Amino acid sequence: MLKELTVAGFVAETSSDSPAPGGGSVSALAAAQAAALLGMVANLTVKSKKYEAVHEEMQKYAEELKELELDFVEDIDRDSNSFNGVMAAFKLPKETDEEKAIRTKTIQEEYKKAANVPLQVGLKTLKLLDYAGVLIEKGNSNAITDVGVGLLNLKLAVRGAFYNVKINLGSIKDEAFVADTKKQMAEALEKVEAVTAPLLEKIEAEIE
Ligand SMILES: Nc1nc(=O)c2c([nH]1)NC[C@@H]1CN(c3ccc(C(=O)N[C@@H](CCC(=O)O)C(=O)O)cc3)C=[N+]21
Repeated sequence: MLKELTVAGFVAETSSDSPAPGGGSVSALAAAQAAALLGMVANLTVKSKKYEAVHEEMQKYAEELKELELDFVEDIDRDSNSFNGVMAAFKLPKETDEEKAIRTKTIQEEYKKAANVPLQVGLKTLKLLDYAGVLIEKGNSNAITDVGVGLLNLKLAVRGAFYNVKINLGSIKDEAFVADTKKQMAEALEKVEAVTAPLLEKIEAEIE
């Protein structure tokens, strides 16, 4: 499992000529890193006496963010497994008409799965947006840049996951599925931009 690798091992596995992990898993890793950095800031706020007034609130955020972090770590493998499913489907036999029909149907099903996994990663990543805003307002101000790096990872996670959705949509013949998926992505991307831009501006102004 990719999630069990060391950091060096994961990076080396990425650069190797093996098909996975690719951009989809790396986007899921970015989502996990975003959740982890936001969780870290919540934990640093809990630890500091200066922020005693928000300890309870921050403890709750830390726990919720930990759940999201662990789920995104699972998505690293879910994504690679889903794209491996597409590649396995292409290798199915195609001698007889029956084999051809099964292969075509399986390829379509596997492409839908390989589109759905990064679609869900991108959509789930939006759950992190509210935490980032609150952490900038009320969190440990020593760690403001950690919220910033979290936000950059968040943006990468959504856009990168959606790149993978989009390239897979190009092979999917179910037009209703394609249209519905594109609509969900467009709405999500708009929200991410609208929320992250002012937050990053604020952080960048603080450290100027
Ligand atoms: N959910 C999702 N996650 C992805 O990571 C993802 C994706 N969807 N959709 C498409 C892109 C592209 N990508 C490739 C990975 C390996 C080869 C690869 O190994 N290709 C070999 C063939 C390998 C074989 O046939 O066994 C070749 O081109 O020679 C190609 C492309 C992953 N992506």
